[in-house]
Parts: sequence; structure tokens; C-alpha cells
Amino acid sequence: MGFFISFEGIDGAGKSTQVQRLARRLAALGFDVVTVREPGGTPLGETLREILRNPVREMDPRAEACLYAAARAELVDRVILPALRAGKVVLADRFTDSTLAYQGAGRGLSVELLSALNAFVTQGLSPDCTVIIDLPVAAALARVGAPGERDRMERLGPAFFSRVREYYLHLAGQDPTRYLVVDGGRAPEAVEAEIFRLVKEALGRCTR
Ligand SMILES: Nc1ncnc2c1ncn2[C@@H]1O[C@H](COP(=O)(O)OP(=O)(O)O)[C@@H](O)[C@H]1O
Ligand SMILES: Cc1cn([C@H]2C[C@H](O)[C@@H](COP(=O)(O)OP(=O)(O)O)O2)c(=O)[nH]c1=O
Repeated sequence: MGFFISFEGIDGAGKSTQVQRLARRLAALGFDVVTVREPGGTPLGETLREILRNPVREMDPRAEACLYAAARAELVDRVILPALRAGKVVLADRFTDSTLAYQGAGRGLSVELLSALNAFVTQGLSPDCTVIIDLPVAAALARVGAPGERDRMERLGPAFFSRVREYYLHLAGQDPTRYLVVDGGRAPEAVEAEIFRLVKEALGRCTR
């Protein structure tokens, strides 16, 4: 099996930027790297991404959770597991913790039920390590643009994103070996260097 790293954090924290930068760094070391983003990465997943970004009307939170989960089921089965079986390093821009943080802490659904849903759609796969890019809500929302330019989730407001951020930090506290928390408030180069250092350590600890 290869090595599976997920990236988490509130919208605008810098995940997409850092996934690309880490992919380049690991490829330069000779790793075969695959990057994916959620929701998306498969034909069904990309269709669900469009629905989730711009639904015809506001949806029930349970329906929302199931759509993210459906996209994840496809991505795991069609892309992530085959890549890991081929010995690749997979970098995922969001994974199961996004559901716990956004639909659980953010929307108020049961984290226990969402964990069971996650286990079902991932076939039990969980990341070898998870990079949490942490940033105060105001700074992150300033990066995603003016209110008029934001998508459905980005419009949810500071109180929602504070709950999401706190939940990520709570998860990190529960399992400091798996979760690598990085201060996303610095220049992209500084964030990149720290993530690269921490991931190299995590790869070194991996015995597979
Ligand atoms: N460390 C950083 N400092 C300042 N701006 C950043 C930083 N990292 C990313 N950005 C910018 O902030 C915006 C959101 O970054 P992005 O990587 O798309 O975040 P996310 O994927 O977490 O939503 C982009 O315009 C990006 O260029
Ligand atoms: C994967 C996932 C994403 N989301 C949300 C978080 C984001 O607002 C949105 C994904 O859009 P995206 O543009 O990828 O996020 P970002 O702005 O962080 O790059 O979907 C959930 O609510 N639950 C989930 O399980």
C-alpha cells in the first residue's frame, strides 16, 4: 500500500495551494503522487460538486451529508484505493473530517452517525496523516473574496466557520500523531516548508 494524506481546514485556509506545492516536492523526491479533491475527482463526483455548490434551492442537511458521502464513495473506490494499491502517495484536498466538521459541528448533525457513514463509504480507509491548515475565520473568509463572490458554503458566515475550525482543532488534540496542525497565516512558502518537513517525518514513521 502507498501513503494517504488528507488536507483539512476551513474554506480559504490554503489547502488547494499547499496540496499542489507538496505534490511537486514529493514528486521531486521520486514519489509517484496522485492528487484528488472532494467533492469531485470522478464523473459522478464532479456532477455532485456542481449540485452542492449551486443547488436549485437550499437542501436538507442530511441530504447534503449524503451527497458528499456519495462523491466520497466513488472517489475512494475508483481512484484512491487503486492508487494506494499501486504504491502511490495520494494527497486529498478534503476527506472524511470535512463531513465531521461541516455537517457535524457546523450543521449540528450527529458526529456518531456521520462517522458511521464515513466508514461505510470509505470501506474503512482512513488517512495515514492529515494536515490541518489552521487560520482565523476572518482571515480565511477575506481570502475567499467579497460576500457576493462566495459559493453556497462560503456564505455561511463566521459563527458556522468558527465551529468548523474548533472541531478540526479538537480532532487534532485527540490524535496528535495523525494530525499535523500548521499555521496557515504565514507566507505560502513558509507553510509549504513546514508541511514538507512534517510529512517527511510522517513518511519516515511509516513501516508499510
Ligand atoms: N499562505 C497564504 N497567504 C496568503 N494567501 C494565500 C495563502 N495560501 C493561499 N492563499 C490564497 O488564498 C486563496 C485561497 O487559497 P486556497 O489554496 O484555494 O484555499 P482553500 O483550498 O483552503 O480554500 C487563494 O486566492 C490563494 O491564492
Ligand atoms: C468534502 C466536504 C466538503 N464540504 C464543503 C466545504 C467547502 O465549503 C465545500 C468544498 O468546496 P471547495 O471549493 O473544494 O472548498 P475550499 O473553498 O475549501 O477549497 O464543501 C462539506 O461541507 N462537507 C464535506 O464532506
